[in-house]
Amino acid sequence: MATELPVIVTSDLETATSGSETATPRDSSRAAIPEPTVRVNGLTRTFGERRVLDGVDLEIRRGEFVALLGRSGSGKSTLLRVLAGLDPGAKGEVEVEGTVAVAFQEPRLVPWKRILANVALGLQAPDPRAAALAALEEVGLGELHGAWPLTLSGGEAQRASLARALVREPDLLLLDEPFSALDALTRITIHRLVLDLWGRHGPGILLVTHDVDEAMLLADRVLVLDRGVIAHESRVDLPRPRHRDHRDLIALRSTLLTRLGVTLEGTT
Ligand SMILES: Nc1ncnc2c1ncn2[C@@H]1O[C@H](COP(=O)(O)OP(=O)(O)OP(=O)(O)O)[C@@H](O)[C@H]1O
Repeated sequence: MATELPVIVTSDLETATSGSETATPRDSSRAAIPEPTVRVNGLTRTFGERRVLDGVDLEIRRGEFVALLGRSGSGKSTLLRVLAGLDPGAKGEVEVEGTVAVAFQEPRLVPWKRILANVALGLQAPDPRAAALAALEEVGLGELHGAWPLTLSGGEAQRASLARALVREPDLLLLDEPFSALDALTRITIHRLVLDLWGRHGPGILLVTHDVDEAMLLADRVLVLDRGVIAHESRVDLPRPRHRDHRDLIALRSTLLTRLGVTLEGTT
């Protein structure tokens, strides 16, 4: 009889030799493990006296969806900026293979260009406008291609931002809290859209978020950045779409909140 393997594997990486509950992912029969798109070793970043990143080691495999949690000011955006090639002041080994695209918390659309022109901006493609239109249709904004950015709702602007990132067919998509300003219903819709786009385009994704549920519902692995290092990792091997009330996710939520320093006593 086959032994059931755990669907969630949790490791405190500061005590990696003893902290790992198990090291066997459920789908251990998975064929070849894809090569890393991101390989980071001993990454440090200091601002003045403050060492924000203090020897970060990180790998993201091709097509893997990774979420990064951490307290405010723990250095999540700093790490993402390094991976995006936007921070020349960092030290350590950083290898990122292929094309990188970033979507930020605020959609950063150019206000004096229409949506189609925003998505096509700087695009190296035989027909940038046709590619941009196809990307807008993919995120459900085809009809709004002629609109001005300031006339879009928050959710629509965020979809446009995703279209602009994905039209570049990135190997690595960096998402810096792109859903945090959206209302709860729009956020659920965009989560589905992101999973759908991820399934179709297959980039590696690093999602920086404050939202533990968002991380658990979307990612293959959830990391916690603490005191300048990746201090915790949980591998979530549950099929999607996931339900937040799943027994294993309830346990994981509690583990992650504790790891983030949130006290659960007195909460319901
Ligand atoms: N260019 C900079 N100059 C000086 N300090 C900086 C700079 N960029 C970031 N920092 C500092 O580094 C620390 C980490 O910032 P970062 O934005 O990476 O944190 P974060 O985890 O993304 O926070 P939050 O969740 O609040 O967005 C903060 O204390 C911030 O003030």
